[in-house]
This record gives sequence, structure tokens and C-alpha cells, in this order.
Amino acid sequence: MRLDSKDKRTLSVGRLKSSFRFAGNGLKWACLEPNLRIHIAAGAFVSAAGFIFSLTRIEWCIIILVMAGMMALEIVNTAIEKTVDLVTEEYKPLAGMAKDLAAGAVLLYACAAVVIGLFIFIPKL
Ligand SMILES: Nc1ncnc2c1ncn2[C@@H]1O[C@H](COP(=O)(O)OP(=O)(O)OP(=O)(O)O)[C@@H](O)[C@H]1O
Repeated sequence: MRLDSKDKRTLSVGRLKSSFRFAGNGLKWACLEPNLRIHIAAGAFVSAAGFIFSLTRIEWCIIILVMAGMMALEIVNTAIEKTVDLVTEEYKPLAGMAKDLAAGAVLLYACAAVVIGLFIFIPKL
């Protein structure tokens, strides 16, 4: 269901419910993406390690923020890839740059996530 322009101007419970449903659909689409499945598997592994090493409350907060941020960024990367593919299937330098920039953002965050993970887990070994 698409929201018409009148719906978009009014704040209603129905509109809020639709927004949540659309976002839920987005998460379902995301779960079909192989790259996101890798992040989910990594998140499950880190969570298991978190229980084994009895992380503190603040450490859990950091780990959850980092994992959720990583997955959210991967979803945005996928959305950018889909949008670029929708706009053009031809080889265009700008299309390639847009995808590479999005992938670069994921790589940057992933490196930071690994460093944060090491800072939290290495002292517990
Ligand atoms: N239309 C295009 N024009 C120019 N270069 C492109 C185009 N589409 C893709 N590329 C180049 O190929 C790379 C891979 O693009 P592709 O769409 O295959 O992403 P992907 O490998 O599926 O990414 P991911 O593994 O994150 O899902 C891009 O990062 C970009 O450098």
C-alpha cells in the first residue's frame, strides 16, 4: 500500500502502523541478502562470546550499538546498490562511484567494529 500525499501530511495511528509495516518489509528483504546474513552470523558469534565472557552492562550497550550500526549500514548499502541498479544497468562511472562509496562506508565501519571488539574482548582472554 502506498501512502497518498494527504496521508503523508497527517500524523495518524494508521500511518504510523503503515510505516512500521514498510520498515518490517525492509528488514525481511534485508534478511534475504547474503551480506547481511554474514553480519547476522557474526553478530550471533559475538553475542555468544559476550555471554561466555560475561560482558558488563556498558560493554553490552557498546556491542549492541556497534552490531546494530553495522547491520543498518549494510542495509543502507544494499538500498543504494538497488537504487543505482534501478537507475541504470549500463556501465557508468558515477554509478560505480556511488556503489563504491557505499561499500567504502561499510568497510570503514567494519574496521572500527573489529577494533572495538578487540578492545572489549582481548583484556578478558
Ligand atoms: N552500473 C555500473 N556502472 C559502473 N560500475 C558499476 C556498475 N555497477 C556496479 N559497478 C561496479 O561493480 C562493483 C560491484 O557492483 P555490484 O552491483 O556487483 O555490487 P555487489 O558486488 O553485488 O556488492 P555487494 O557484494 O556488496 O552486494 C561496484 O562497487 C562498482 O565498482
